[in-house]
Amino acid sequence: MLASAQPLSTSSPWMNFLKFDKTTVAVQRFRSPWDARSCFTWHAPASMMRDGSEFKIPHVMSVAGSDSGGGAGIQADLKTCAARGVYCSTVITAVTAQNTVGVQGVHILPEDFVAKQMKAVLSDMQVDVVKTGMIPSVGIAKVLLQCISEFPIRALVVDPVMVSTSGDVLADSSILPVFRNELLPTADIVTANLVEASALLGGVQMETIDDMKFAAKSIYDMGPRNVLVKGGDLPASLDAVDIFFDGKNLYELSSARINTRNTHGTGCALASCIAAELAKGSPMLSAIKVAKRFIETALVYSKDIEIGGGLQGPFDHLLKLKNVPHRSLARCLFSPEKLLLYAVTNSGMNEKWGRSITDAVKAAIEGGATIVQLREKNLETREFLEAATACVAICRSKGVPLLINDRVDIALACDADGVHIGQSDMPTCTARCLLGSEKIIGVSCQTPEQAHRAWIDGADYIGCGGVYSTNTKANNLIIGLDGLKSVCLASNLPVVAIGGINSSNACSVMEIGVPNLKGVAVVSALFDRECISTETGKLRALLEEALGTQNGGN
Ligand SMILES: Nc1ncnc2c1ncn2[C@@H]1O[C@H](COP(=O)(O)OP(=O)(O)O)[C@@H](O)[C@H]1O
Ligand SMILES: Cc1ncc(COP(=O)(O)O)c(N)n1
Ligand SMILES: [Mg+2]
Repeated sequence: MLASAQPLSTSSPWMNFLKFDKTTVAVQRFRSPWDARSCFTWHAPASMMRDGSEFKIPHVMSVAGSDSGGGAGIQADLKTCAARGVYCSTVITAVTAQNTVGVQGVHILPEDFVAKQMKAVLSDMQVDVVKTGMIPSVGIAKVLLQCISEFPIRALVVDPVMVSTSGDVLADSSILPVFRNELLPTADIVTANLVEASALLGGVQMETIDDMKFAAKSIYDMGPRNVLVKGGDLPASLDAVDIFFDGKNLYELSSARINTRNTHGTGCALASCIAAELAKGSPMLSAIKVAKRFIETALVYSKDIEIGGGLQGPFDHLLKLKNVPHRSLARCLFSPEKLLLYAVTNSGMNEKWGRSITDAVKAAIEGGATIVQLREKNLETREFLEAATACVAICRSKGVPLLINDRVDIALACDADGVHIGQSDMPTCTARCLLGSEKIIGVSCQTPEQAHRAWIDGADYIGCGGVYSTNTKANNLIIGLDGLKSVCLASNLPVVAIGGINSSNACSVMEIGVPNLKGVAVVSALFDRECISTETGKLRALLEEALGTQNGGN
């Protein structure tokens, strides 16, 4: 257990050491403070460590403009850091008169007063990470550079704000040379949106993911240690894709694009969340992933809030602090209709066809699976968790819920959307206690009594079968279409039918005529086939047709 971690010498902030039960175990010199941070695994967030008798709280200093509308700039940074449990001090570079319609005025603060604010904070407080937003003049950029060369910080996050979402200029092109030549080479990460990336690169075209990848590499060549090119405004992109380049690897970080007008300030919040996570000691890639997830969750939560009458509304950064129950991502992703084509993986079949679980899941989603369950009976826990974590990322980027069979621990560890449990697994109410109200729980039921119990115990849906005989479950009771119907009628919960279902019998199952039968769960008919996506596509088309007939007939 890590006992304490503190700088060896204040005059040499880049040199860190770790004490392990009062014994120094590592001393190392680094090129920059960020090297020092990323080399060690911090077992406790800085907020939980005691320095002498006082708690040290991770600290981000935001150097940015004020947004009177409260959605972007300094206000966004303060709220984001508060939401992430990090202290935020503020150095205001400009005051804007701004609302959801646009920017009505910009008042740039005098350089010497910006310097005064910066020195006041840096000389007195232990700042971990500096995050910059609106730097409206070359003079202010120089003041910033001077201050961070005088006072040690652990990382510098540069959000090269130039134009607001409303199209108003916040820093004109005269700032570009100092960004390119001085600020970027000092940055641990620069987070540029499409317009900013294009401006930094002298006006290159930014329309595709490939353009973003090229830009990330080109901006990296200007000297920052990491680059994130944000694709919030990528035309015609179904997902919100950001490109991360760390000098070695390019990562395509994708999340569902939330359909909302409330995206004002996403860039500021993303950068300050990255800064907050770095201040806690997180490695760069994890910090970015957490930040992206934070934005996604906040946008989902705030998607329908109405603040102001303009085109770009702010979102609610502080959702975590609200008492009102909010819908989790899992709850947003799941609806009874998602049970339509329920793909259940099987490692035996993947082995037979020489595929990884992730490839199988990708193919099923590509073909039109509406929900995925990982049913991996042969994998060791570690292996299962790794596969599940990768599948969560794939499914989330496509808006498809992912459930884990049996293993509540795996579901919790990989933050899956929920679990599917059988009658001999953990009791439903225990799983609910462990998972909380925001995750999805499905229960296998063969009788009306079990179906009724599942509802009382707080399940979200029922998996009912075996409808037909199957090789994928040994000694499974066959309940037939009549058994399926009686389970459906005994419960208010949505039901998905399972057991030996394939393209030739799926329509007969859907035609039993009970409204809460929402779909079919399929194993072999998808995964024991040469082309998973083709088979999934065919079955999806059949199910859509069966639904159409039912709805038409009503
Ligand atoms: N509608 C959306 N749904 C989900 N994520 C979004 C959406 N719009 C923007 N984002 C994310 O918000 C972050 C900020 O991106 P972007 O809007 O491109 O930057 P900026 O706010 O600086 O213009 C990125 O991670 C982007 O993927
Ligand atoms: C003071 C200030 N700083 C930054 C932004 C950029 O935010 P967005 O790109 O969401 O408009 C802004 N509008 N105002
Ligand atoms: Mg934005």
